[in-house]
Amino acid sequence: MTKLSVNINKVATLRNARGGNIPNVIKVATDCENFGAEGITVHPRPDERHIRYQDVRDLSPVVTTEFNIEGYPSKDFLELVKEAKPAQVTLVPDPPHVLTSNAGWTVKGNESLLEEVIAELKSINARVSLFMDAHSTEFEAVKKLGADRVELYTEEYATQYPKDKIQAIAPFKEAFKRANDLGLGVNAGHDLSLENLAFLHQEIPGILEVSIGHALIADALYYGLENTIQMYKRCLMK
Ligand SMILES: CC(=O)[C@@H](O)[C@H](O)COP(=O)(O)O
Ligand SMILES: NCC(=O)COP(=O)(O)O
Repeated sequence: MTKLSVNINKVATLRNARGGNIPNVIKVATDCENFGAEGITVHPRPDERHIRYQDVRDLSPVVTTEFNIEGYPSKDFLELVKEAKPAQVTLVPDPPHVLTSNAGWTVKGNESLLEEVIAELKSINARVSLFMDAHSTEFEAVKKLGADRVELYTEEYATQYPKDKIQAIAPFKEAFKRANDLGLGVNAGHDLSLENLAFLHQEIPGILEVSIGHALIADALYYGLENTIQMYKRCLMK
């Protein structure tokens, strides 16, 4: 069964816009879980443009499903994660000022960093996932580093989907098989939406978790948060 982890970065974007605490990020996370989310994902960036480090500390004791913290393994990020002790950490190679995540890891040249960080995260019993491009030829290296999962970076799928969904899904089906054959679990995320999620699930039902934020929160403006979460979950039931 593919789990839905709701990324609440954009709830924090709205909250920060006015400097107060509306919407309350902690309450939204709890409500998302009550509405059916099977995980909460956050991506605290160095500039704290949306999720703040304090949000992560405040969320840690209240998230009752799976808490997934994404980010680049800087010293500050690792200290925060060791405080929060989430179920899963998704390592993303984002430079500090990137607009949004826009690439998967290149393991070559990052082996010692990743090996050290993965060992450190395993020591706090976190499941470790690496954000990877579907075309990556480094899944075996990811496995050797001790990671548990890869998260397939699905922007390319979302962009291609409206043009040719069969062509869009092909590299992701192939990547799923390569990763799965190595014993790596497979997550997926970035730009997934009500438009493209059902086909992704239909074609790759073995994906363990999708983390979805931007489109889901935008959809909630029209359909309401509870209804939207249920709409996304129905895409994962067929
Ligand atoms: C890693 C990834 O693709 C997303 O989870 C990322 O967290 C999106 O970040 P923004 O919400 O800052 O665009
Ligand atoms: N890992 C993907 C994620 O958490 C959310 O990405 P997006 O849906 O905001 O593009």
